[in-house]
Amino acid sequence: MSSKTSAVRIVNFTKRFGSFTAVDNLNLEIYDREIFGFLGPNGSGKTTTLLTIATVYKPTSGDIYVYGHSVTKEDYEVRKLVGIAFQDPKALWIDKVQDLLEWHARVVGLSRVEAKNVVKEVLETLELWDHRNKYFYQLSGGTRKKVELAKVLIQRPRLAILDEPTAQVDVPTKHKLWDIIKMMRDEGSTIIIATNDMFEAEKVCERIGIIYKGRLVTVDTISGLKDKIPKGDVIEVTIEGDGLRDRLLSMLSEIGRVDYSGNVIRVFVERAEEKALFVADMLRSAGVKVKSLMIKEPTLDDVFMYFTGARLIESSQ
Ligand SMILES: Nc1ncnc2c1ncn2[C@@H]1O[C@H](COP(=O)(O)OP(=O)(O)OP(=O)(O)O)[C@@H](O)[C@H]1O
Repeated sequence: MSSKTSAVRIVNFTKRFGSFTAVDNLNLEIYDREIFGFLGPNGSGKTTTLLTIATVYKPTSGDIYVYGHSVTKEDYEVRKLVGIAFQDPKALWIDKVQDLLEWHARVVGLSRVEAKNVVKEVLETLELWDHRNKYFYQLSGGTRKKVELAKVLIQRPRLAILDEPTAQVDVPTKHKLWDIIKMMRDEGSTIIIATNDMFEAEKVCERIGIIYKGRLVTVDTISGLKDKIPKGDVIEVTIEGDGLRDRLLSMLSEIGRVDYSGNVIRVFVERAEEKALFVADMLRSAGVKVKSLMIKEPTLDDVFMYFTGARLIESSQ
């Protein structure tokens, strides 16, 4: 039995829209003060699950318990515990950033003075200070996402739900936001993130549930997921040119599963250190010039491929 405290317990959760099943019999436990990620391509059911945890949708069947409170029977109690940053931030066209956030701070219970102070602090933390007097409609997509995250940062909910929190945000800012998300957890929040970005999942999440076509395919820590792939080491070879494709594919597939893209060949094996030289020799004897050869861990995309037969990157486009 686990000694970890449960933050969210999802039991036989199914959500249908008409005859379409968006989430199919999901069972999952998310622990107090962990950063949990739902990783899956567009349309896999992540947002539907998050919105149901946040009591925006009702389950078609099954139930979800947030710190013991049922989303179907105690939605008012659940709402007191949850803060959500939506996938598509929306605001009235008249809203200026600072006014919008101060209003939000008042709604989540801060006094007028507290609201002013906290909003100022959060605007500075998220480097939004220069945008404070802009109207929401004037902001770029990435800045809107930051304003959406600011709401949760102001609220500091027991359970923070972040739907693709860094989509449309530039890479240096992504890193800053990931640090802020970790800080929120360190300061007491449980975090659930939905993402189709495997780098984001790897950078911030402690455990990941891979979700595909409405089904939870597997759940584990990042290293646990990678260990689930048999023959999970990767020999990655960059060659000159991309000729001899068929010949190389058939030669190397005797050693392990082969991915061949552009001039990069990836061979999945067990004990890569022992096989790397063998692969190099094989290529050389076939007259192929090897530019580099590296032994790598599988990526989360490899894990996704192993469990679903599809590429996360391609499925998300
Ligand atoms: N309100 C709705 N009515 C009908 N179908 C819906 C509704 N909301 C979601 N769906 C469908 O349910 C499926 C899952 O959608 P969902 O938004 O949960 O996926 P997602 O994994 O969050 O993907 P994305 O990253 O694109 O938001 C999709 O096929 C979507 O079209």
